Amino acid sequence: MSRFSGQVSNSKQKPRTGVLVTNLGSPGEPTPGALRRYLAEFLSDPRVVEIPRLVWLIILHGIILRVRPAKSAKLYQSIWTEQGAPLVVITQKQKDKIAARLTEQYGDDVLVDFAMRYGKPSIASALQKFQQAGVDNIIVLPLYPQYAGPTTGSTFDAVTAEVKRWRWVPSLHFLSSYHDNPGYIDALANTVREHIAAHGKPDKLVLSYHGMPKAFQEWGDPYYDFCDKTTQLLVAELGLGQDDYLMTFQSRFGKAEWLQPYTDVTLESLPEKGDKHIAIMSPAFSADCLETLEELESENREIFMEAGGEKYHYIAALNDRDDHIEMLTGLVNPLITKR
Ligand SMILES: C=CC1=C(C)c2cc3[nH]c(cc4nc(cc5[nH]c(cc1n2)c(C)c5CCC(=O)O)C(CCC(=O)O)=C4C)c(C)c3C=C
Ligand SMILES: [Fe+2]
Ligand SMILES: [Fe+2]
Repeated sequence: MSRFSGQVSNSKQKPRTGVLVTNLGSPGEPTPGALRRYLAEFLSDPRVVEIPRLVWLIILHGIILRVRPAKSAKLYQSIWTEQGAPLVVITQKQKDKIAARLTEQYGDDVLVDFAMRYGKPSIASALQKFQQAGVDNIIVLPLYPQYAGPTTGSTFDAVTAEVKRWRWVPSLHFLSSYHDNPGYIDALANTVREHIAAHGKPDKLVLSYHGMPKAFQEWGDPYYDFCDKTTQLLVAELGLGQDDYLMTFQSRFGKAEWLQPYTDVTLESLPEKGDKHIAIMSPAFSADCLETLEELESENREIFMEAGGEKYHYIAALNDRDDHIEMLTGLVNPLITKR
């Protein structure tokens, strides 16, 4: 038995492109047991937590995985849908819509699938399906607009861990970041314009990105700069002035310093400065998930209102909006092998 896997008939099949869209992943169900498995996989990833291995594994298994699963399960229960975890359900819809557009153009020369970095469906299983279908050109599109080591970098690790076992390594395109793509900025701007048309102009538009340990930035991770670039392009597109918006970072984890300013601390301080009507959005999430539906919609709303805020509106992620799907399809289209 060889250590490399392959399809004997591959070389005689019609050449095909496989497009794989990925996101972070969610637990299989909103229970403490499922959360323990999910968090164990996620938080054992050395791209996500960079504490010396042995020390971290003792903290993770000795403390975090005993306490956090029950707490997180409750949060997931509050956002769970009949179809499952919102992040997975929305990613599947995005995949279906991208597939519909590409199939119209390329027929069965293109296969489109989706996978999750943690949990199911796994990146390895989706790539194996491509291998079995005789795909000779693979395009991986992680649905994180701003590259970060813990997300996009980790997705690359999972892709290469699978493909390095293949006898025949196909052409491989990895889309690393689209934080400054004009179609992405336009789609974000459209959601803000639609929001303002329905609810009026807020005192502040808060752009709340998922956080990351500050040390990662100091060690060379471009995530902060890419978030800043997205912010600058978006506010320019909207014609906003310095006093009209704020860029903040949410979802802190652990005791170390994360990127600042923190979303919750900022929201608490706004009403006393006279900013009582805010609209908040998170350009770092291509799909609504726990961090938006629970943390932004619920937790942070409560913080703002309790501090004296009057109007708090969450602007949904781009999800499966047409302008978003159009932009994502446009990212992969030039990389498809034309025959
Ligand atoms: C522990 C460190 C973490 C880093 C670094 C981190 C970076 C990071 N994450 C996202 C996107 C998502 N994160 C989500 C959930 C989530 N993130 C962390 C921790 C880190 N993230 C945890 C522990 C969790 C799980 C939730 C919990 O138990 O509280 C999600 C949502 C998943 C879902 O199922 O809905 C997303 C999406 C980015 C973009 C990022 C960038 C630096
Ligand atoms: Fe996260
Ligand atoms: Fe969170």
